Amino acid sequence: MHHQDQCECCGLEEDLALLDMLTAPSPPVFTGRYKRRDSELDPLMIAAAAASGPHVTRNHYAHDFYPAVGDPLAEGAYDWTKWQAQTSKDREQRRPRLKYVSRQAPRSQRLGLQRVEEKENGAVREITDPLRDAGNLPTASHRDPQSSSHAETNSITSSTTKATTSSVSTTSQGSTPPPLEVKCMARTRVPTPHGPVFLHLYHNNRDNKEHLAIVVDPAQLDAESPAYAPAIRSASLDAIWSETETEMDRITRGAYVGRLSAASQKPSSPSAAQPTIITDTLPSPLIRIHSECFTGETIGSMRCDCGEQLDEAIRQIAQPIRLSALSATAAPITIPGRGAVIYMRQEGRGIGLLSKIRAYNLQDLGHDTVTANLMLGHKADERGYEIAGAILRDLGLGSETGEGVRLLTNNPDKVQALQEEGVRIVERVPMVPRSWQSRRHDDDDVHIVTPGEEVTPKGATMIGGGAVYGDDLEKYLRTKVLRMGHMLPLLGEDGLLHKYH
Ligand SMILES: Nc1nc2c(ncn2[C@@H]2O[C@H](COP(=O)(O)OP(=O)(O)OP(=O)(O)O)[C@@H](O)[C@H]2O)c(=O)[nH]1
Repeated sequence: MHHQDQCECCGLEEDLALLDMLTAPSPPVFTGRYKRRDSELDPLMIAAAAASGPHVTRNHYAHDFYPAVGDPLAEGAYDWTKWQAQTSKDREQRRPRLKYVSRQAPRSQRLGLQRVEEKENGAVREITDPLRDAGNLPTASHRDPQSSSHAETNSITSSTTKATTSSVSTTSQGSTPPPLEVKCMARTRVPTPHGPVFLHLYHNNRDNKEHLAIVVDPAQLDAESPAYAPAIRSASLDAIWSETETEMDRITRGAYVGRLSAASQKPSSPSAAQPTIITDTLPSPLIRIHSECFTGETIGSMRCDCGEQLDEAIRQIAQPIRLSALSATAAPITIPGRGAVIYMRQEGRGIGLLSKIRAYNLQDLGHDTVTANLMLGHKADERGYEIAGAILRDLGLGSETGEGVRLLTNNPDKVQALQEEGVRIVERVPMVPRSWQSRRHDDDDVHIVTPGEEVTPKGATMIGGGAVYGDDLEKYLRTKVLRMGHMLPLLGEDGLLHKYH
């Protein structure tokens, strides 16, 4: 193309100058101004916008400019059944009015249908998609009472049924949440200062919290010895979850019996009831329903006794049980303690940590814990016990037909709420704060322990307690040093500390 063919709008002159500059043996000096090369209206963008159909914004999906396309009955829609060939004048008259038409219900209605107030923690739970993923749902066979021989005593099915009849709430819109289901997703052995426990992690279809059960039943670790009490096991964990599940899958999620080791890997079976030597003198398992308290349990807050209570509960449950002799000639038997702490994610009596922190500030201003909650627009206690009841049933605890439970609590509301959930409580066991246990009666004067005065606790609190130790910890620490490069001196077989870094 010659220079006389130059077209102003295409910027050909600049193109040629650029080409010359790049290819000429001695680059010419171009003194002109390079024009902006992109067009002000990008034709690609215009085409993309035109092709994208109904006008969509983040907040107005399912709204559109062309209601006749999506909804022939919408206001402004043109009735194409009456279409006739037309003049340009007709067309002008019949042009549909362009206006936004929403095919969504008002936001308040949509939220009402999809969500329901979470009773237990002020959170909002989804009804339409209550569980996080399909793998989280109990298997169909597990829900079917006919298909599980385990179902009669402690199956998830009975949990669901119970929850449906006893405490399913109805939303303000009149929709009913689905029957409560809980499922133990995994279990593992955890050594504690009070002995080994089995930590169970639960999912449920009511809230998005991972509630826990700390089961104390060390007799289970010794599958060979005779059992004097029924094992405390989760029915939903021991269930077969799918036909393709391998033994290793089951073992990995904790569905095994005995003690897991490199030499012992025995998957549990859903219906294998453990043979038990029945004795009339076996006390019911000791249970505590404990509510999460980050401040008391994790940073050792002395604003409450929650950390101490958690520790004390595990300590008490783990106390060995002395059974009277099975026959006149036999010696009495001592068996390991048994029971469970159901650890509910109901921080701050259900108001959540944020509100509890604010409540503490109000308490510093002189208000008590109840008033502080009320001042923040909360109830004094917003906890519910429906999920806790279902977890107990899944563990075979407190059922009408099986063993009742002894409940560690000072809270009468908790006793009543659990009974309403169908938990059979045969005894309430008080939780006396340790500092109160140390009060001494000097004649008739009550000596109240003052801050700083040494008291002798009956167990170590989680925070500030004695050192943790044991084979498991040793193994864990060595692996960290040898495999993960942790900067710790190791105690060698020669008894000397060896530095690896
Ligand atoms: N809102 C609020 N929650 C608190 C406060 N102190 C502790 N909590 C929460 O209270 C719960 C424990 O409640 P407790 O009253 O100790 O126990 P309880 O379950 O009512 O009764 P017991 O079974 O007798 O111990 C935990 O969730 C704590 O986070 C507080 O000052 N305000």
